[in-house]
Amino acid sequence: MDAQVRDVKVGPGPLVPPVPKVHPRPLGGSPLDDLRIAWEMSRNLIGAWCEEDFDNLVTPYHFMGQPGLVVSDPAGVRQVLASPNFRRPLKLGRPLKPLAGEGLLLSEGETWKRQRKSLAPAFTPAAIGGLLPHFVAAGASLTEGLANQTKANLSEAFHHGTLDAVLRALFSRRADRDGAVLAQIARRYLEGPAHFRLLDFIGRGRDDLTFADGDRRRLGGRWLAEVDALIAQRRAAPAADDRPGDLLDRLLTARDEDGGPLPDQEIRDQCSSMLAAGFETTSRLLFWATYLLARDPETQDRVRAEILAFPVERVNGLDDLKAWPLLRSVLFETLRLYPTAPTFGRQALADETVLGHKVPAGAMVTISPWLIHRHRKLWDAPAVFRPERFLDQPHPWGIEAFLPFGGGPRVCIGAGFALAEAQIILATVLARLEIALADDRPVIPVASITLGPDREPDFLLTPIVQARA
Ligand code: HEM
Repeated sequence: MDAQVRDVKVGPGPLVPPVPKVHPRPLGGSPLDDLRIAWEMSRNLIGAWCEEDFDNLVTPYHFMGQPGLVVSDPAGVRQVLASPNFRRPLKLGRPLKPLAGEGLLLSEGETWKRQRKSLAPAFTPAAIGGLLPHFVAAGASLTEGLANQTKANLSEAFHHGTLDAVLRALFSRRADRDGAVLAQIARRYLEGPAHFRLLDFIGRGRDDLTFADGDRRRLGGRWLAEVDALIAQRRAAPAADDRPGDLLDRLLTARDEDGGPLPDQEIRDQCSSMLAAGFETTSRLLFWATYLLARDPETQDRVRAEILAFPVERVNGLDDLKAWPLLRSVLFETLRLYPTAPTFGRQALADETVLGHKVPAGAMVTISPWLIHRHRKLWDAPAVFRPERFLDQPHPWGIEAFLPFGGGPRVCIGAGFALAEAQIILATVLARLEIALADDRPVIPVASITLGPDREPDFLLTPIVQARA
């Protein structure tokens, strides 16, 4: 893939990680150009941006006969995300619908409102604190698996590790044992059918041109049947009291507005939504953070010193994670440079005006954290990896141009879950292993639903004791 490799760090000086080629000019507006854009986006969702997109705060466009607006201005973004006159476009849900069903990720209107309210207690800081033992166990198991290797594909390892973490947190299952079938289906789905295809861009609605979606329906059906079976088992034989609680426990005891239990189908769809939304995203975050730290060994050493001063074994609750401010800043800076949800959108339900531009009912608004986080008017040295920019920011959500987890009422419900999981897993790995890249070839981000690497590089692993001897 064509790349712009600007000054990748090999010695002192700023680290500027490589990015996909940026078009010098906008890609036209004819039907043929639209097809080219759709084709480029199906290969790499962030591959159709042009230079001026990184300077413009708002850009009107026409795509496939529909008007739209790219909004990067933080006030405009806030307006759109907060307004009830915009909804998440149904067609963006096409790849995930067969897996996520009618759960929170894809639900709308009053159903969404009710679901969000009944799920909120499962994602409070206290509830996430209760899930930490699952993250610690997943981190330990991942690190154990790496400990005897000198070279590893960490992208694959983090995929497995985060799937393990989310299966433990959801169902108290392990990805390689009692949850192996679930893990296998999830992996197959998220590596293939979950990715955008050309027809997803050409079709206007969620159910247009879905004749080629047989693989999505088949695997999604198998997944939902597995989760149904798991819920039935848990109902038949409730779990022992001495294990840490999981999200399934919380959903089984959750109550709707009338005080009744949630129907089984809803519990199943919520579990599936959490898995669809929460596994690959966190795995990508861990991959890119490790890639950056391998490119910047000095920062890696400083993060490790912080972790060795307060080892993972001392973590008893969420507040303990405050002992690792640099690690946290590295994760935020990673989410800035590599937002794992690189683009999302909204569709106008009624005529609206955004930043002085008319947005007719039905038109799309594109919001791209990839653009906003690298915007030349919104950030100082936007292309440079500089985790310190987040060190003095106890609440980076206050930074208007930083929205890795979205914003407004549909902001990611799993942000706290993902950050706690990523901190614990990365701390566990870095405490045991020094990490370097096996080669100097650039790794270019490629976006579909999440932002992954164009190739999975090998990393060299050196046990810490050996590195210090
Ligand atoms: C690094 C990790 C993650 C990132 C970057 C991320 C990003 C996002 C973003 C940007 C949205 C909003 C999309 C929009 O407004 O259209 C979102 C929504 C959502 N996320 Fe996450 N997410 C992550 C991890 C998780 C985890 C671990 C879970 C669950 C355990 C989760 C569950 C959800 C759900 C259910 C929604 C839909 C919320 C709603 O519509 O009310 N996410 N996520």
